[in-house]
Amino acid sequence: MKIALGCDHGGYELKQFIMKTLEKLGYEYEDFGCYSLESCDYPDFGAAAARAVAEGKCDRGIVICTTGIGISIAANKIKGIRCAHCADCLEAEMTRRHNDANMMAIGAGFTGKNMAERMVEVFLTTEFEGGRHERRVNKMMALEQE
Ligand SMILES: O=C(CO)[C@H](O)[C@H](O)COP(=O)(O)O
Repeated sequence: MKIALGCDHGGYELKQFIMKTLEKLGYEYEDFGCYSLESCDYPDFGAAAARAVAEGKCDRGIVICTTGIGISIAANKIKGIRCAHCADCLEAEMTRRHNDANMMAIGAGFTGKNMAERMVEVFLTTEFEGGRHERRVNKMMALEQE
């Protein structure tokens, strides 16, 4: 499984840590920036990571800004993306089981490294349950056609 990563300056340090986590867990990843602590705009990097997932170049995406909110909104503007802003392991698990989220957004200003590490592992290992949830995911995705 290949993971697309994106962040702004607020998420840069946590993204560096998450790269080490992914290496430890044995996942391949591609980093779509940003590449330093210099102030930048989260839509640029959230969208770049999201496009890689939407186009099938990566299987899942993890994006990080200070709150996790702006970069999740940006990622969700890309067709095919279901990016869940998560703050703990239960949210990371539930959004996989029920929403088949293909991206997760984390707020580096609120989520510590230990929690982020556990969330990443849960997000990447939890399966979608399908069944009634599949019908709902299909309805969500149909909204993109409006
Ligand atoms: O969390 C974010 C978006 O939701 C951004 O990281 C935050 O808005 C950046 O702000 P600043 O330029 O003041 O560092």
